[in-house]
Amino acid sequence: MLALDIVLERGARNGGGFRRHVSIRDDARVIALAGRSGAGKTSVLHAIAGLLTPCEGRIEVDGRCLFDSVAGIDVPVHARHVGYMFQDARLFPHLDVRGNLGYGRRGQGAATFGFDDVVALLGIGALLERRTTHLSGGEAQRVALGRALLSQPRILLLDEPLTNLDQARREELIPYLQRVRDETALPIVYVSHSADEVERLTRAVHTLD
Ligand SMILES: Nc1ncnc2c1ncn2[C@@H]1O[C@H](COP(=O)(O)OP(=O)(O)OP(=O)(O)O)[C@@H](O)[C@H]1O
Repeated sequence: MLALDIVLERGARNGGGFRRHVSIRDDARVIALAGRSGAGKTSVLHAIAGLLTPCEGRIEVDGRCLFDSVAGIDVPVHARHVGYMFQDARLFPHLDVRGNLGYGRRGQGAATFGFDDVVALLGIGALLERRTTHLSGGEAQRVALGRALLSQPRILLLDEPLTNLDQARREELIPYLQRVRDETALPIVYVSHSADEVERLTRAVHTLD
């Protein structure tokens, strides 16, 4: 599903900046990236999303080339159709849950992910009229995941979505992540520090050092 061979650079090189060669080739539909803090996990997600341009290399998702420095390919962010979920839900506080979900909606025609299906999948029907400030951390993350799905992504990038939750909220959210894994055909790249968390979602784990 993911074939990536890139050189990433952040910060000034002569100022001791970050430079790393990352190579991952895996046919699994759900791939986890593990590794110590600062290893470059988020940078890899940013490169897939088009938010960080590699110095050189190639990125292919599901047979679709997103970046190739030799061929001069650099698909713009909006055309990559990436659904991104962060550590914090980053919901809009001035909108209720329905408004936040609506914000992610894309396209008028036949959508892969319909509003009612996504609401049912994530169990957020009872929350639709709630203000986002009145949600628990786990509920907010489910809404954020719903918003990402309603943007009709072709890949989901999940950057430590459980990190800011306490253990009970993590246990609540994991089954929903498993449902998204099992009930959508989406490729998923999942970043996490926690081996236990990762094992519950995939066996395809790549550790960046
Ligand atoms: N905007 C930036 N400018 C300069 N350097 C950066 C920037 N963002 C990240 N870095 C550096 O790039 C390196 C990789 O960071 P990255 O966030 O990808 O690591 P990570 O493995 O995701 O870390 P964590 O687990 O702590 O989130 C780090 O050394 C970091 O300090």
